[in-house]
Amino acid sequence: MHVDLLEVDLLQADLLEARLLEAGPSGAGFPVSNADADAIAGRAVAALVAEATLTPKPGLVDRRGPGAHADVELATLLASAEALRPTFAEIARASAGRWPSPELREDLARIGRDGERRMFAVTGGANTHRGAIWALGLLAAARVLEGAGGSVETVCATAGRIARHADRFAPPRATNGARACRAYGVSGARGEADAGFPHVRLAVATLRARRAAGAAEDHARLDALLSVMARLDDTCLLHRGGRRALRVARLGARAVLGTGGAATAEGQGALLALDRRLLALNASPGGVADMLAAALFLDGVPEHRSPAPLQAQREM
Ligand SMILES: CC(C)(COP(=O)(O)OP(=O)(O)OC[C@H]1O[C@@H](n2cnc3c(N)ncnc32)[C@H](O[C@H]2O[C@H](COP(=O)(O)OP(=O)(O)OP(=O)(O)O)[C@@H](O)[C@H]2O)[C@@H]1O)[C@@H](O)C(=O)NCCC(=O)NCCS
Ligand SMILES: Nc1ncnc2[nH]cnc12
Repeated sequence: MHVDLLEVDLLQADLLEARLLEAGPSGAGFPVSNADADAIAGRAVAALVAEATLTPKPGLVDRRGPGAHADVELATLLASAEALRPTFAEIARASAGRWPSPELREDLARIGRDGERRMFAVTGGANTHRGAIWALGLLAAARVLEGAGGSVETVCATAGRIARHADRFAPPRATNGARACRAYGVSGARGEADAGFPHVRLAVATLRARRAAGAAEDHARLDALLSVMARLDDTCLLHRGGRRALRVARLGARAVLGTGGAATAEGQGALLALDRRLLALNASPGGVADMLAAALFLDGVPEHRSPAPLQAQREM
C-alpha cells in the first residue's frame, strides 16, 4: 500500500520537475498551483519514507526495528511522514511569489509548529520529525522561491537566507537540541540552516558520486548518511550520549567509509559494529537521518545553476 502511494508521489514530483526544467531558468516567483504544492509535498513525504525504510542504519529506526528509540518504530515514522503531507503542501503554497523575508520566516514557522502538533498527535508525543520539518520545510519553501532556475546550491543558500530571519512569535522552548547546543557549544539544527545546509549538500554530493561509481541505490544512500555522520554536530547524539556518543558515531562512520563503504563486506561489518556501539550507548543520530531525507528531497535538482544557453547569452 505504502509502495503504491510512494510511486504515485514520485511520479507527480517527476512531472513537476520536468515542467520546471521545460520552463527554463525563469528565476524566482514560481506560481504554485494546488497540484504543484501537492507534488512538492509528495516529494517531501517520499524522502521521509525512503530515509525511514533504508536499512541497516546505525542506531536509527529502520526495517529491522526501533534502533536506540524505545518510543518509535518504523510504523510510527511512516505515520508521522504521512501526517506531514498537508504541512509541506501548505509551506509550498505559502511560499509562492515570496522572497526571503521576516514575514515569510514567520509564516513558515507557524505552519511548521502546526506540523509539529500533527506529528505529536500521530506519534503519541514522540519527536519523530521535528528536525525534518525544519530542514525540509525551509528547503521546500526555497524550491518554490528559486523556481525553474534553482539548483542544489541556490536552493540551500536561499533556505539559509529564510532561516536567518528571526521569528518573533517563537515560544520559548527548553528543547533537547537547545540544551545540547548550550552544553557543548555547537549550533545544531539552527546553525545548519543558517549556514545554507552544508551537510545536506555533502549528502547530495556523496549520493551522486556513489551512483556515478556504479553503487547500488541503497549503498549510495547509506554512504551519504555516513558521510554526514562523520562530520555533523548532531544534538540528538549529544543529548543522549554526550561527546562520547558523537565521537563514536563520527569515528565509526569514517571507519565504514574508509573500508570502501556500505557496498563492501568490510564496510557492512564496520557498519553493524557501529550500530552495536551506538545501541550500547543508547545513542541515535536523528539529525543525520534528517540530513539524508533532505538530500533525497533534492534528488533530481541539478547541482549548479546551468549557464544560460549561448543564444540567450548573446542577447543579454
Ligand atoms: C530550530 C528548530 C530545529 C528547533 O531546534 P532545537 O535545537 O531547539 O530543538 P530540537 O527539538 O532538539 O530539534 C532539533 C532537531 O533537529 C535535528 N538535528 C539535531 N542536530 C542537528 C544538526 N546539527 N543539524 C540539523 N538537524 C539536527 C534533530 O532531529 C532528529 O532527532 C529527533 C529526535 O531528537 P530528540 O527530540 O532529541 O529525541 P529523543 O532523543 O528521542 O528525545 P528523548 O526521548 O530522549 O526526549 C528527531 O525528531 C529527528 O528529526 C533534532 O531533534 C525547529 O524545530 C524550530 O524552531 N521549529 C519551529 C517551527 C519552525 O520554525 N519551522 C520552520 C518550518 S519551515
Ligand atoms: N530513522 C530514524 N530513526 C530515528 N530518528 C529519526 N528521525 C528521523 N528519522 C529517524
